Parts: sequence; C-alpha cells; structure tokens
Amino acid sequence: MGVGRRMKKQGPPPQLDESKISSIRKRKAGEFDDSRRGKKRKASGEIKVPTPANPAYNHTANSGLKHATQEKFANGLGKAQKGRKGGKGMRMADAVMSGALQDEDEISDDDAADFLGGVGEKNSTDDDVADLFKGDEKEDAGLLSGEEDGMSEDGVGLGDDFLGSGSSVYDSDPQQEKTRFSEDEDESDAEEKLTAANIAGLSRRLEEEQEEDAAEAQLELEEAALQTNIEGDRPNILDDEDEDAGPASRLAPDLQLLRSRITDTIRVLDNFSKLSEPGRSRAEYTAQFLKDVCLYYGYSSYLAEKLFNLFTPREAFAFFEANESARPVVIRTNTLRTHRRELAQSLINKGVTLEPVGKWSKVGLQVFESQVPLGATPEYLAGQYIMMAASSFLPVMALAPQEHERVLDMAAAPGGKTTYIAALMKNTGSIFANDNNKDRTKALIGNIHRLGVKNTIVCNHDAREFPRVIGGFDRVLLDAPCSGTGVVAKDPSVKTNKTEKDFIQLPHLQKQLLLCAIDSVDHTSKTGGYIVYSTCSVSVEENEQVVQYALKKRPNVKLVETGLTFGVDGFVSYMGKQFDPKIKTTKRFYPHTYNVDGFFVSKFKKTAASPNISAKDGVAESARNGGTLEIADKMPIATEDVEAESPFGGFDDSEDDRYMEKARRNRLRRKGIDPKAVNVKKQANGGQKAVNGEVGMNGSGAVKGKAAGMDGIKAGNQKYSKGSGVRVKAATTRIK
Ligand SMILES: C[S@@+](CC[C@H](N)C(=O)[O-])C[C@H]1O[C@@H](n2cnc3c(N)ncnc32)[C@H](O)[C@@H]1O
Repeated sequence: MGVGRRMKKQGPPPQLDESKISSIRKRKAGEFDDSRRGKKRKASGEIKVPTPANPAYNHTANSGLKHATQEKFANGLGKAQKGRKGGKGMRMADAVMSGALQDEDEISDDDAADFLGGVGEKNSTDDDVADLFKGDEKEDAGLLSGEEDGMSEDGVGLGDDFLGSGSSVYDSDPQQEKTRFSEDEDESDAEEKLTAANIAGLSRRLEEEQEEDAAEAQLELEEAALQTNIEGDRPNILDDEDEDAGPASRLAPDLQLLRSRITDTIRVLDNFSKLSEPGRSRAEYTAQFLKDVCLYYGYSSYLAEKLFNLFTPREAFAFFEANESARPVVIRTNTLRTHRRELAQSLINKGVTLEPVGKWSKVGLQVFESQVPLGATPEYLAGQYIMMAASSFLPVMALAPQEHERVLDMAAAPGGKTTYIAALMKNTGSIFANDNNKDRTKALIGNIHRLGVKNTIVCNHDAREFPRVIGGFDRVLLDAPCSGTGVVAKDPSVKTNKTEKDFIQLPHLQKQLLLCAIDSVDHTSKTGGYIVYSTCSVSVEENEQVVQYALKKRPNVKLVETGLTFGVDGFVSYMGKQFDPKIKTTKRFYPHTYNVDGFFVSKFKKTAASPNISAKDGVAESARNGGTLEIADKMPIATEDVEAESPFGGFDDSEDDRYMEKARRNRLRRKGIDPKAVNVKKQANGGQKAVNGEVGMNGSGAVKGKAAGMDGIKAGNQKYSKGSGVRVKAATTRIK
C-alpha cells in the first residue's frame, strides 16, 4: 500500500453513495463524467473536462517546474482557485492525531492534522438549508443531487447492467432514494433529527459549493480565453515540439497552455480522422499527450504510460485529474461498540457534518466537516469508529466472514480490515492478523484493543511462511503490499518513485503470497473456503495477472463473484493478452468513477486440496483435524512461457533471486545475525530448509512469529508458535 502522508482540504465528495447512482445512463467507455458541468458547457458551447482541483496549483514536491511557475499561476488561474482552496471548506487544524494515525495508513498525517482540528465558519442560515430539504424530491437537492454527483439528467434505469460492462463509466439518475442509516430503518424521526442537526454544516457546504462553482466558472472563462483552437478546428498541437531544442525548453512551462494542449490532444485522439493534422500519426499525438501529462502532473514517463494504457485517453485524463484531489474522509462504525445511527447522532452533536457513505455500506459515514478533532473525540477513544478509506471496506465485504469461522488476514497492519472482519464475526471464532512489519503490528494491536476486538491473534511473519505456520482457515484475506498506483492522491511520491523494477518484484511477491493464501485455506470448510486478494493498485501486473497466475498454478481454485455492487470488471484482455474469462468477476475501482481510492478486489473459492508441488520445496502442513497435507510452493516463481512473452507479466527469476537473497541477508543482519552462519547451519541441517533463514537458526525452534493473543481468546492447543526448526507443527485444533 502506498503510504500517503499528504493532505489537502477535503472538498465535498460527490460520488461515494451508490444509492445516488442507482439509476444511470451508461456512457461510452472513456467518456467524461462531466455532467456536473452541463450548464457551463452549454454556455461555452465547448466540451470541457472536469477540474476537481487545479493540479498545477496543488502540486508539491513532484514538480519542480510547477513550483517555478506557481507564482505566475497564482496570479492568474490562482485567483479562481483561491476562492475554492481558501474557502470555508473543512477547517482542519493541528489536532490530536496519535490515535487517528494508527487507523489506517490511508489517512495521512497532514490530512489528519488538517481535518481533525479546526472550526468551520457558520455563515448561512438554517432556513436556506431547510428549504433544500423541503419535500421528498428536494430533500437531497444540492447535497445529494445528481448534478453534484456527476449524474446525468437523462439517466435511465440501471438494472442488472450496473455490474457489467467493463470499462464503461456511468452517470447517475438524479432521482435518489433517501439516504438511510441502516438497511432496516424507516424514514424516521430520528433521521430527520440527524438531518436537522446536520443542517448548519450542510448549509455551509452549499455556500462553499457555490463559491467553488463561481471560481470554476471563472477558471473556465480564463481557460476558454486561452484556447487557440475552437471546436471543430484542427488543433495545432505537434508543431511545438521544436521548443525542446531551444533555450525556451529550459523555461518553466506555461501551465495554462500545457493544460490547453492536453485537452486539445484528447479531442484529437477522440476524433482522430477529423481533427488530426495531415501526415501526423496517432502515436505522435499520444507521445505528446504523455509528455504533457508528465510535465503537468509530475509523473515519470514510465508510470504515465503505464497508467495511460489502462484507459482511453479521455478517461486517462480524468484519472490523472482525480489523483490531484483527496478522496472523502470516511469513518467506519465499529459495530462491536455502537450502532451507526447512535454514532452519527453523537458526532453531529459535536459539530461533525456527516451522512451515510452510501447504500452499499451499513457502517460507513462520510464526514464533510468537523468542528472537533476526529482522532480525539470520546467516541473515537472509546473505539466506536475507525477512520478508513471507503475502498478499504470492499475487500472485507467481499470476504464476507461468518461468525465462528477461522480467518487469516495475511497482511493486516494497521488493522482497518482486521477489525472490520472481527466486527462482522461479532467477536466470535478467531482471526490471525499477520504482518511482517513489526512496527506496523503495533498500530494493529493498538486498533484491536481500542476497538474491543477479542477474537484476534496478532503475528509477525513473512506471510509466505503460511500455511507452514498455520493453515486450515475458513477464509483468508490477502490485502497485498503493492505499488499504490490507486492511491496517488494520498501519496504523490508514487508518481515518480515507482520503476519497472517495482512492477516486476511486487507481482512476484504478490503471486507467492497468493499461492500461500490459497494453500492456507481449508477447502473442506463447511461455511467458507474463500480467499480474497486485493490491492490498492490499478496496474494489471499486480492484479489480473496475479490472479491469472494463481488460476494456472492452483487449478483447485476458481474465481467467484465478489458480491460488490459497484466497480468495473477486471480486464479479460489487455494489450493483446487474453486472460481467463472468469477474471471478469474481479472488480476495479477508480478515483475518477466512484471517488474512492483505486482498488482491485478478487475472490476465489477453493475446491480441492492444493497440489503437492514438491516435498523438498516446503513442509507446509496445513491440515487440521487430520485433514489433507498441503504443500506450499516456496520455489521462486518460475517464469512461464506465456509470461516470458508478455510485455507486462514476465519476470527474470535469476534477477529476482538475487534481490530476494539480498533482502534476506539484510533482514538477518538487521537482526544481528550473520547470514553466512545461517547458511552454514542450513547446510549442516542437510535437506532441511529454513524459511528465509528465519526458522531453525539456533535450534531453538525459532519460527519467527510472535503471537499477541487478544483478551479472551483461547489459544487452545494450537502449536502455532512452537515451531521447531522445520518440524513446525501444524495447527490441529480450531479455535472456536
Ligand atoms: C496494503 S497494506 C495492508 C493494510 C491492511 N490490510 C489494513 O487494512 O490495514 C500491506 C501490508 O503488507 C505488509 N507486508 C508486506 N510484505 C509482507 C509479507 N511478505 N508478509 C506479510 N506482510 C507483508 C506490509 O507491512 C503492509 O502492512
């Protein structure tokens, strides 16, 4: 996961509530979600792209060029932007955040400090907003209106089609169902009270939105004035190339012109035959677009191209734009401690403006504004909620853990998902929450305690040691370490610090982890037998390709529906490569379509024991109750024929081996162990293999794991922490 630590003020988020997109107009893939600007478009007679925030204005360290021009920009476009950034949005101040920061790495320090502190100004009357909520149709106007949510005015019924259609982007129907605080509740008095209590905050939001609209209109006017090409003309885009050669190339780029050229290029790519200049190829325009994207948004050319390849040019632009603004702040009600309605009421009483995150979640609350530090409220300290990104709900919802099951969360820290799993299991059964980063397990343990989770054991292994450590789980969640290309808004460093190597090494690790996840599941489980694999990356290498690999290596699993009611289908073909058609069941989430972090979720059902790959490759006994012996494939993942040819999937095993060996040595050194000594020991042990040099190092049975049993959990006769060299005993008893 990308560990983002940047925060911008949170604007009113338009698109988290699925109920608000219950009826949609299906748009052409790649078409912009710019219905919000319908009025303005009509006025200007020109297709405009959304400008959630002016990227140039927001850019930070990644773009020196932008810094260079920022002052200039602030004098021009900045004027318009100022109204929006300096407005009365969420007032965030220095806040008590020690707790909040542990919630999820997805909440940035700055976010938190910004968000959790200050006091919003009140300057609108309740009457204004009361009007807004008058009558059923009007109730959600403004705040919930299709216009605000990027919904089309001509929306048609969504129907079953909602889940389908790959890369399609949808507009929503403005006619909304009333937002509810839980599935079974009526449109009750209580909700009206909540709404009334929210009125002041909502009113402020409306004012801010009006200010924003005015600022955006101004911005568009200024942009329009700069447009050198009117609609229908062939834009003169590629002639500027020679600039590079001269001294002008050393000057900071004019960001307004750059942006204008980006939009022009998209127009051309959208309608190439009509708008391209004679003799110019599509590749030339694409290259120009990518070059401009790198300059304007600060991406490395490698990553810009990788991301561009996922979308149509127009949608790619929407994606890059969406990465310039922060996602909404969301909290998850901890149902082990309270109910969402009660929590909402207490927070509203404290000056928090919020509403249910959407029909798709019964526990999420989207926070628009807070007059108190969210990380220091009595409710927070009492563990009634945790701050977590909306997208982080999704893998757990797909996992659908049941009461009394045994669940493994393979990469669990800081625990947003573990604690959600515990809540869904109502603190019954048992959860093994593992993370190989010891420091991060501290936050995990902190969250577990704060939220009153009592069915969880925290452990600290390289997850590739499972099921050797323990197996036979009903369900396994693998929320895998990834490149974070879905969370660029939180961690803009991803724009420049991800290289080709990352997209080789990470998928390699992810593939190994996924096989171990599969091997750790009990296929005979009466209630489960499921594995969920998720990442906060949008790259195909880390998602569909990992899934494809697992399907190939483990014929004993099949993909099943995630049960998630939104998201676009995973790729079944990509850049000439065909994947298993069932990969359509996987789900992708993008910032520009659902206003959530970029995310990928897939769900497998295990149907039989894993193949006995090779006894020498591992001694992973995951059997419980005298069940089957499963062997984890611990060999470096072999490059397969198909992958060797693949432009995006192959990897060089020998190179990977070198990296992994180096990492192993470093890990041992950090622990004060001489790697050479371990090698000697290994040899002395004959055929016995130490897992990453961490097992059986001094004969003390040192399986690395350390279990922090939570209150009330019974370790029973688990032999979990009693490894003895390679003779690690498998768990034979379920904690139930
Ligand atoms: C995406 S984050 C997990 C977030 C977590 N699921 C949550 O919801 O709070 C990925 C985690 O994987 C951990 N990790 C990385 N490599 C690992 C490995 N080989 N074994 C176990 N955990 C690993 C990282 O320390 C990181 O905490």
